[in-house]
Amino acid sequence: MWPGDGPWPASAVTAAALLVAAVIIVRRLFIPRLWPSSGSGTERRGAASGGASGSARLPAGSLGWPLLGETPAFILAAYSARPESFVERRRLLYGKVFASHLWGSPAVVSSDPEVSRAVLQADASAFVPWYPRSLMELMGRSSILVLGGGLQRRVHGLAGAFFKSPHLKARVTADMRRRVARAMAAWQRRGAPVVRVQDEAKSIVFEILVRALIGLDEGHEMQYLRQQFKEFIAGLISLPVKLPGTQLYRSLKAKKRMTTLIQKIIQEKRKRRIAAGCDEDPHDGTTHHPRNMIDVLLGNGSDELTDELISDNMIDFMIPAEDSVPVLITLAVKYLSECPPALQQLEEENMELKRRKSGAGETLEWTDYMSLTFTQHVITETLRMGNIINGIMRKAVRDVEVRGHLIPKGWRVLVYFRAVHLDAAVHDDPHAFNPWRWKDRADVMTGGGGGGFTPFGGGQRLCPGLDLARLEASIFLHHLVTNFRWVAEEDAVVNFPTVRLRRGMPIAVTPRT
Ligand code: HEM
Repeated sequence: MWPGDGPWPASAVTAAALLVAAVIIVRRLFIPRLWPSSGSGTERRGAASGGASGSARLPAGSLGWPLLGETPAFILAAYSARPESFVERRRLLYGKVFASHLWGSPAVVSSDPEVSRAVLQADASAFVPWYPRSLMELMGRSSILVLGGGLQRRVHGLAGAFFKSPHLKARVTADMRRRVARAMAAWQRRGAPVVRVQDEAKSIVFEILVRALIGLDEGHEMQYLRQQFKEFIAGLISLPVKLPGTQLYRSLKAKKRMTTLIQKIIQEKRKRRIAAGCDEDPHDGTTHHPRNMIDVLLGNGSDELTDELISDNMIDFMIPAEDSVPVLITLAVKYLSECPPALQQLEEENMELKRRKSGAGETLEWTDYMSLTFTQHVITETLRMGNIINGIMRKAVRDVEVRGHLIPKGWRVLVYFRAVHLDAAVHDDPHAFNPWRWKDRADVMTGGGGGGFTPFGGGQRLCPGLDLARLEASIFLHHLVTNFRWVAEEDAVVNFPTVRLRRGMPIAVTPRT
């Protein structure tokens, strides 16, 4: 019982009634609701220009509080163990596509596979990428993530062709095998250590990918770059204030230092090309293969690919090296630790490959790792459950109709992958780690899978590094399970502002005899 429990005095009842009335009035006045379009004011007949048909309707929803919109509710959910609860709650009220107000702008949120797919497929005449201000500021205007039109397509095409080339995959495989073996030999020397998978994966993957991007070898400059990169990445989701002492300020300074180093590398390469009279096409496949992404972009010979554009993009391409791929590896280890039958099948598959190859006196090639069917299912399932990229935001450049929904000019669209990947209507028992569900779904290996499975996005911006991400994860897992057994310590997934393991996924490893 509370103190004073019992019948409330009349004044208290009146005060409570007034308070409730005030809250209702404030909500009515200031929190606009956009109700389903059965003839309500949200219907915009004839208002859509340049593509939206007359019958397109604004989805139902709520714009939340003045100025703040629904951002606080979104962030609150994002910090919880179930970030998708923000969408799930509104999905029950308004349907799979609903209106909201996020990051300072009205927005349509999609958790509908078909609508999401259509938004991803749309080109820059309908939607352009949208990112929070701190991120835009740090990435710069010439980042592929914000570029549109022909230049985005060119950089995307060059990156995709390079990252998918068998030659690069062979080099990454050799580098990664050597680097993983060195790290694991150090674990063995330390007896039976506790290893933080996230830290180990980060330093390995960063070195391998940076070498593929800018041709830098291990050593002092690589360490310097990584230090600066850590400072840079910390500001990606931060307050958009550039004053000394703020994270954004420190991150911009770190970017400047990285840019100086990368531009020095670009200029040296340019000089060498001129000295060698090297105007030949590095993609001819017969004379030589470009050794890194800078060579690819320089070899393209386009004046549009300036030093500034190249260095900005090299820095952006490092984000998956420090973040997405290591987190994919770490999450896979976590999920496997919690699912012994999956771990056992993965071990058997990898041990079998190791025995076969060493019996024949052969080393493992990238094709061997990629043909490990069950290992690939584990990676696919990790991508579905882990939602390393929760979703993407676009801005409508005109009124756009998507499957009957109107997205007005200037509004954002949040294509929220996470809510689709964890929707029971799309994936059975979605919170269970079940790699076997992918048995007959070869399409997902190449970024297919429709709007129901989009960890790498889709359409013109489908991640060009998806093969590389899978390859690196497969190599790490192969060497881990064929050389060690482990006991995982308790750890939890944090989902905001980026996905990671709170303690870095500590595991106590013992070498296999
Ligand atoms: C687990 C690992 C990864 C995940 C989950 C991931 C996810 C994504 C997603 C969702 C997009 C689409 C963004 C959009 O539509 O706006 C994307 C784009 C991109 N990714 Fe990845 N990625 C991963 C690894 C990589 C790697 C290894 C690289 C290359 C080094 C890479 C390079 C890129 C680039 C350059 C783009 C921009 C493409 C464009 O806008 O044209 N990613 N990635």
